[in-house]
Amino acid sequence: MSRRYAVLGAGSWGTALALVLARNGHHVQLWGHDPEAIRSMGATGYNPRYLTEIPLPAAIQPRIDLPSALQGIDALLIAVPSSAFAQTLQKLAGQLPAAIPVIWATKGLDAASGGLLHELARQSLPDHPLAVLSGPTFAREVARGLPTAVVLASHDQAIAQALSRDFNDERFRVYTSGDLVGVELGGAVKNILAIATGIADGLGFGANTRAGLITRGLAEVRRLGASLGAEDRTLTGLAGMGDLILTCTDDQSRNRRMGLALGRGESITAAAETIGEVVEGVRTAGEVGVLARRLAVELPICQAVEAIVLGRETPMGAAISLMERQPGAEFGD
Ligand SMILES: NC(=O)C1=CN([C@@H]2O[C@H](COP(=O)(O)OP(=O)(O)OC[C@H]3O[C@@H](n4cnc5c(N)ncnc54)[C@H](OP(=O)(O)O)[C@@H]3O)[C@@H](O)[C@H]2O)C=CC1
Ligand SMILES: O=C(CO)COP(=O)(O)O
Repeated sequence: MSRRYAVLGAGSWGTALALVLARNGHHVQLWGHDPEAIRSMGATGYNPRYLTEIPLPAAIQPRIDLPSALQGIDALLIAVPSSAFAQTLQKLAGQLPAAIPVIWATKGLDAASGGLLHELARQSLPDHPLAVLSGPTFAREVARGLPTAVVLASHDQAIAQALSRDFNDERFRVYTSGDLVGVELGGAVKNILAIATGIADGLGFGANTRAGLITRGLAEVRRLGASLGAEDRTLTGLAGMGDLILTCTDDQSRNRRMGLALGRGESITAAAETIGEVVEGVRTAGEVGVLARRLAVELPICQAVEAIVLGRETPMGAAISLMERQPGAEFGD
């Protein structure tokens, strides 16, 4: 059944997911906050800044003003950076048709509270079914229709199944879950660990270091997940280990590229400018550091990245400190 979606956020990920929906026969009203970019999209049929080589089908209608993007919709997808998530929810207040399901594909924590995004969404949109979509998904590969698997989590399994059908096709495989905490946590923390492995590679360390960081990084995600009530198996699934492997090992990852630049001695500002797209892990590192101290959970790799991005430690100094820690039982935590 063809449905009408609004997609908020016309960057790489909003554009790629709009393409998936359009490919599946749905209508998409794609809203972005930059009127010039949206006008250009309407005039040329291409996104002028992101995935610029991918043609947009007629089923994707660019929208400059939010009320017209929300007109007549059956469901809403938010794909803005986490820094803009709270602000986007505020903009929706009083504008959303009743009971419209809201999905987000943002990876990160709330900029103001450091909390998980579903907590914020639940407060802002108490009367709407909520769901999060996450997993190992580079936008360009999704836009090109390369085989991809994701997870869509909602507390309401009927909603998760109905929404998963809108996105699922033979090139985009959507599994469902009821574990929002685990799915959101996996997607947020892997960005910090992608920076960590990028730093190690930028310093010239080898494959052993990378594999060690990924594995011990997963141990950190699971430890934090346990203290926040995530299901452990979620963190070994697509939104946890799957996304961790993807972003720690492939240079399409902007977080990994940030780490590579830091390891080579570049500044965050210079690297961010070169990358030119959102690098969520830089801010998430600080937020997860605060969370770890509050919950008294030991996250040495995440906290090493936090120290580096805050300028308190050099990449090499952090690497030496990590290697000098007293090792214990592998599963002693
Ligand atoms: N790209 C990917 O492969 C994937 C990304 N994600 C997640 O999706 C989220 C979005 O990332 P992505 O699309 O890649 O980022 P991009 O950097 O590609 O695009 C970000 C988009 O958000 C827009 N934006 C910035 N601030 C606001 C705001 N206040 N209100 C509305 N729009 C805003 C930007 O506009 P402008 O151009 O004007 O700055 C731009 O269009 C992130 O949390 C990311 O982790 C998840 C899975 C895959
Ligand atoms: O979340 C992503 C892939 O799943 C995209 O990763 P980056 O933001 O590091 O590019």
